[in-house]
Amino acid sequence: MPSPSESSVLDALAARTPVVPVVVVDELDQAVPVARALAAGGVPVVELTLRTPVALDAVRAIAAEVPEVLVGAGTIVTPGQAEQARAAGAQFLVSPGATPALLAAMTDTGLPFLPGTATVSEVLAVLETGHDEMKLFPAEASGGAAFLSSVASPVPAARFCPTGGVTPANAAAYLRLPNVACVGGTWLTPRDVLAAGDWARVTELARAVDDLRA
Ligand SMILES: O=C(O)C(=O)C[C@H](O)[C@H](O)COP(=O)(O)O
Repeated sequence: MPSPSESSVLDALAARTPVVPVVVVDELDQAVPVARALAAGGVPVVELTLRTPVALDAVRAIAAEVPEVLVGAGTIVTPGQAEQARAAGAQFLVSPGATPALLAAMTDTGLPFLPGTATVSEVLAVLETGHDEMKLFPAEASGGAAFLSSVASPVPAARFCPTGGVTPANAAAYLRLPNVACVGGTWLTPRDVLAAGDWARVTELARAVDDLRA
């Protein structure tokens, strides 16, 4: 599997899936099965959110045991988490925001990353750092596909993975935009489905992503 750090992380993600699964793992023993279940459904990507105490160990487990899956760490909200995620084996980083300290810490890891933006000035501030790939967060609440469509004309250099309120119902509208490579969402891995260990359901939800493939 080519390393996403060699080129564009958005292209690396989009080559694998139109929908990046944003995964919250409450129990460490969910990590490897959920990654395998997504891969079995044709979605060999996990954005593991650093929202639970087991999250870094979950990244470590997936990186070690499910090499066919591209595993990233999401919810990077403090600079220190960037290096922790790299050390755990994350192959890309995602943040809901883009403060100067977060941008510096994510850059220092040497990993590809998607900083979060929600306004034109934030998009421009990220571009000023020489970085043209980002997340739009919270996508629906900050203007959704209409916002990104409006941004595409004056700021065509910025490319996005919109996340936050993206659903099977609105994903296609984002994916049609020239400045959207892929979208992110939690719907492939509902928390109750993971708690129940219903890995077949995760695979089924992942397979349904085929309807969104270009
Ligand atoms: O954890 C992060 O890093 C975030 O930025 C938040 C997530 O992207 C959203 O929570 C997505 O959640 P849904 O709206 O359910 O798809």
